[in-house]
Amino acid sequence: MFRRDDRTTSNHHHHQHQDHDKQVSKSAIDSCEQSPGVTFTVPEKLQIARELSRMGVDVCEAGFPVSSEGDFDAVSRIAKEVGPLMEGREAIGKPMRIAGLSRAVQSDILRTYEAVKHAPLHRIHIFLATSDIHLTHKLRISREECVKRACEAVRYARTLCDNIEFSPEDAGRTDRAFLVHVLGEVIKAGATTLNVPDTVGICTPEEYGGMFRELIEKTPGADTVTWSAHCQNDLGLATANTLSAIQNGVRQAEVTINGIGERAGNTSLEEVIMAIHTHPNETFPVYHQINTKSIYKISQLVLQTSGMAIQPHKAIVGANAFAHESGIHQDGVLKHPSTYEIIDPAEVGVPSNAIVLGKSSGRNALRAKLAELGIQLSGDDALQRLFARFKALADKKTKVTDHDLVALAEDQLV
Ligand SMILES: CC(C)C(=O)C(=O)O
Repeated sequence: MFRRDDRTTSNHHHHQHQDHDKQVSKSAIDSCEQSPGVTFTVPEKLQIARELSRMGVDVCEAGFPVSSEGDFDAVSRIAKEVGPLMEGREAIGKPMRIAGLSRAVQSDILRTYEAVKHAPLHRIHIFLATSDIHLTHKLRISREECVKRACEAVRYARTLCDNIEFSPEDAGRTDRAFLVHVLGEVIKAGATTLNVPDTVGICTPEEYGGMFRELIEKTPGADTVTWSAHCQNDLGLATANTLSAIQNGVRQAEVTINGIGERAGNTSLEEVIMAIHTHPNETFPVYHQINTKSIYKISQLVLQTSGMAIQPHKAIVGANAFAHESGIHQDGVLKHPSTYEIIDPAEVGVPSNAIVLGKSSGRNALRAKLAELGIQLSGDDALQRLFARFKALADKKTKVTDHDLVALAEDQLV
């Protein structure tokens, strides 16, 4: 994602820009896999990474190489086979950056580097918890030790690679003055992206956006790094929080396809991208290079490979996201889609909007559906009779299917 006012500049001075001015869309396959019960095979991860690259994602966090041999293999192969790809990225002018997640431990960092180094653009993403809750109960270390470990890790990673992301885990519950201190120190140690996660999904949009405003204002060296948002959806606020962060200076959004992730999931790519897309420049002062028409295809790929169902009313990619059942809505959409649709389904690669027939559907929708099914009735009377029978059936069934309609119509024709 780019600042909107960078658009012309970045076209003309492409090579002079620091990465941190530009990227925003970072999609994480490892966060997707952190959904309980989800494990992708290596070929599945490669396929997803390839689609992410084609759709214009800036950075792909391909996995957590130290977590298993399989993940090391997957990240290495993605770095080698997808890292150099330029298909679909001609306008972007550079391949997708491949990142690997790492604890703040030298052996993890080295292993992560060994996996990502094959990609022309690569990154090591180091995380270490900073909240007192995590320091006291999980890591059992002092704040001083935390700063020391974070800086040593980043300094070491910089000897291997010049693109380092640092995440203070549980930042949403970290003492603000301490957070400013840690982040200032890791900038000095060489971090290039600072990702400030709401690990437990506790923040509200005002709090999360306000946190970035304060961090960017108070952290020494803030203007030399890219600020990044990473939200969990425990309160259903992940997308709202990410958008608020973007409005407060964030230029990298960490997202997953279909919003899958640990517990209630992460911010979903499709929601953030389409929120930016449907609002004027003043609302979100950034632009992105995602091909929105790829959204539905990749959503279906992640659905099939992860086995994680998408709730039917999920925004953008749910089965009902462009379906209309009530008569008033159907009538409106048939007259002009803009009456009830803020996005043209084709814009996100969804085949077409769907008229779903149920008990609140009207005559106009029935007529349209019959035409779609190629059923011709003899006139208005026939339509009226079929409509009455359709309503009687709809009172008994939640959804009247195409088969039901064909049966009703055939019955009436004989
Ligand atoms: C590794 C970090 C960014 C994370 O996943 C979290 O804190 O939620």
